[in-house]
Amino acid sequence: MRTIAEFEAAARERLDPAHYDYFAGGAQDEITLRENETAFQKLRLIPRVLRGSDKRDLSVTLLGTPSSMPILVAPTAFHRLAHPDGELATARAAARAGTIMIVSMAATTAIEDIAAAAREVAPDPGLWFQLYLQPDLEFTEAIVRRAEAAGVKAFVVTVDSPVLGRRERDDRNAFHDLPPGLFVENLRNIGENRSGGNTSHVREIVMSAGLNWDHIAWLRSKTKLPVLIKGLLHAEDARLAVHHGVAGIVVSNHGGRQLDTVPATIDVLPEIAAAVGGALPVLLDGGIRRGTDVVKALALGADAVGVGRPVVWGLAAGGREGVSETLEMLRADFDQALALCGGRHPADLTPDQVRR
Ligand SMILES: Cc1cc2nc3c(=O)[nH]c(=O)nc-3n(C[C@H](O)[C@H](O)[C@H](O)COP(=O)(O)O)c2cc1C
Ligand SMILES: CCCCC(=O)C(=O)O
Repeated sequence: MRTIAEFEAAARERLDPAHYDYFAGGAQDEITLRENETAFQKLRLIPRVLRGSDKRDLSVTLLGTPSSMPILVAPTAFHRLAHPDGELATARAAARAGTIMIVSMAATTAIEDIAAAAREVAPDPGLWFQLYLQPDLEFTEAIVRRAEAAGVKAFVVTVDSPVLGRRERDDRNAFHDLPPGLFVENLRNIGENRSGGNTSHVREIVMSAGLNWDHIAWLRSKTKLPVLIKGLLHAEDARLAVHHGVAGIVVSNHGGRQLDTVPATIDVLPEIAAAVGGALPVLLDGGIRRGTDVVKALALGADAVGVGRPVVWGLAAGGREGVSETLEMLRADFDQALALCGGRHPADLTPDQVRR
């Protein structure tokens, strides 16, 4: 396999069409879904010359978690829909690659098992945990305690989903439940399960339109781990994130799956990076398919990027080996693009190297 697009084609051949549509699709007319990729394609790079190095160092440290490259595994739900080994395969591949995996709260494997699989491969794997804060805060706190006990190093609160986006492919396919035997495992076995034990419903996780900054303060009071927020697009929200003491932000439109017609993440990154002014790490996801996309995001102010669908395609196409190949392909592609831009380290990339 040579490109993410080839992995996607291989995944599509193997997947149930309704499951492929769930992974691939976006909200409504999928305008944002497409724009996440085309916005990168419209940007032009201006390389610097005569200042590179035979040896590049791609490593970064994000909120105390080292990563061998500034390319992380974004949280995506339901990996066992993509491959029987599910999140175990993804976690082993991410640990092998030495990169951070942000485990979805909607994983089809329990966080304890994911952490154990990662530890088989690396003694101290970089696992972060994504949270949808549930209106029942006691229930939410139980999930937080469980993830902490499993050894995660940060929490990533997704804030772009006050309600779930309308994915018309899922409506068309009537995809609303996981197949028999698959469950949202991180919501199971938490005391008496308040959701009534049926965690196989795709919409089982409660989206809370009533969340506000007080809930973020609440979470910060409940954990010593860094708390990031994921899914902001407005510079004023980035300023508020700094004001409210969050540890980091992820500029994200949820891969075009929430509010359709929001801009591509790369197009709002410069204003958000300016608003944050280096006060905290800025991550970005959405549409990263090539090393040049990574270079553009870092040059415009991101400290690292996340990849969602590319990991799912690798997983569906080849399980753990497929995810490893995907991550190594992205690493090599980024390394080459960095070299061609005259950089030795991710931090060498600067905004003047990107032109609209
Ligand atoms: C199939 C799928 C499931 C996702 N599940 C979650 C999730 O459970 N939690 C979350 O915060 N984001 C979720 N996302 C959003 C991703 O974290 C990320 O923002 C997005 O996939 C990035 O875009 P990309 O797929 O173009 O790389 C999901 C995305 C996809 C495609
Ligand atoms: C209720 C699970 C939501 C998973 C998700 O975030 C997505 O499909 O984008």
